[in-house]
Amino acid sequence: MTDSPAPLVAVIVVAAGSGTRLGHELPKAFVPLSGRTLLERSLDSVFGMRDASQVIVVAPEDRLDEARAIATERAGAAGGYLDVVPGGNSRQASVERGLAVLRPDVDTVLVHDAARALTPSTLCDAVVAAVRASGAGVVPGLDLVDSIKRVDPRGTVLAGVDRRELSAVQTPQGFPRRMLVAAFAAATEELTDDAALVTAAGFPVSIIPGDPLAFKITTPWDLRRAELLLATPADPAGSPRVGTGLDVHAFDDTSELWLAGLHWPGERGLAGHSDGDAAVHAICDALLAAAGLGDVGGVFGTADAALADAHGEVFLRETLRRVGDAGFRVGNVSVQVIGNRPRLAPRRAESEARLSSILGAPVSVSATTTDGLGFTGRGEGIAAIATALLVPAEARGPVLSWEA
Ligand SMILES: Nc1ccn([C@@H]2O[C@H](COP(=O)(O)OP(=O)(O)OP(=O)(O)O)[C@@H](O)[C@H]2O)c(=O)n1
Ligand SMILES: C[C@](O)(CO)[C@H](O)COP(=O)(O)O
Repeated sequence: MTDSPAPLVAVIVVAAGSGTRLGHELPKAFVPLSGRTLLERSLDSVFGMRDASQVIVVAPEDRLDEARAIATERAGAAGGYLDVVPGGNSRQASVERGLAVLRPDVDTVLVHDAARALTPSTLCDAVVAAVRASGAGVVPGLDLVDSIKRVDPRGTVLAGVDRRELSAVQTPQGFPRRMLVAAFAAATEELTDDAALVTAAGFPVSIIPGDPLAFKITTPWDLRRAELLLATPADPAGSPRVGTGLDVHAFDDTSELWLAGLHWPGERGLAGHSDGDAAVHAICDALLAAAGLGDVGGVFGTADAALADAHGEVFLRETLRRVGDAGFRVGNVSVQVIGNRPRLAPRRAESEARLSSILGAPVSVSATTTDGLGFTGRGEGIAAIATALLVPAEARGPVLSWEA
């Protein structure tokens, strides 16, 4: 008799809200935060978990393709199952849409707000562990630090509230599947979170320590706060940021060689969806890493028809734009090509001039062999490693108000 498969964890990421209180032209999950959308960042938290076997993204009906592209790219090499479904006209309705596609072998379900874009993966893992240990619902919560008053419709303060009996709850909220499904089936009203439905159905829910980084981005001030958490310190000098990048391409004798921004007639080409310029891709990875914007695969994908056979300049200019949008300019870049051929020395100055003119900053190009060792030494391909230094484009003054 074959062992039954281990029960799985599903995470429903609710991202179908309009973001009325944020007041942005885009639906909130698609609003950029330091160069990457809230949805991208919230999915990084989920795909960074130890045990998220099914991820269900609940997105606006008119942005399903965009949500699917983001989720697929953030999933990267992570295994598991990915579903993208249209949301409903309330958070609760959207969660219900997610519950409808749970896989049969899921026994633990987390529900997470895409709006809590900076949530650490460790908090998600802690919720899973606590649900599994307790067999009950689990919600991360923070102690209240302000005094809480009960007020009447005119704003008159009534009795105080003992804040020691309260918790500011966050997401992901985790539950045994049967409890959550039963609670939604028994729901008779719209409640603001999943724990409320589960307790209303008579099931136990406990609080575990939350994380201040798991705050919900609701208002423009919340978005500004998140930007500041991600940005370099707001002081006149600013803080430089360093990134590294590595890229490898196998030789492809059916194509021409483009490397370090130059065409190399008569040399063996490199395989790849683009022109395979490993040096330029390593530079882009280093720039994106320094700006905290992910990597070339995440930004450009590996199958975009618009980038078929695209040359390095296309990648460099888009990367430069994103780095600029994130508030940085390039300090300098260094890239080293590793391979038996071509010999870069005769054209080093040409390559450096070419790359520097595109990035508007000094680029140094060097090359080495591995003395016959490894795939490059066997003449199977070329590798490149790059380091990039970014500096804040301009110092940011202190935040004086929450207007965006
Ligand atoms: N119909 C809805 C409403 C909300 N959400 C999601 O539920 C989370 C928490 O909701 P909230 O922060 O209130 O988001 P919005 O409803 O978009 O914001 P607002 O209330 O300001 O319109 C968000 O990730 C949001 O995308 C959803 O999936 N479907
Ligand atoms: C689910 C939640 O994030 C827990 O604090 C919160 O209830 C969502 O409230 P919203 O008004 O839908 O943002």
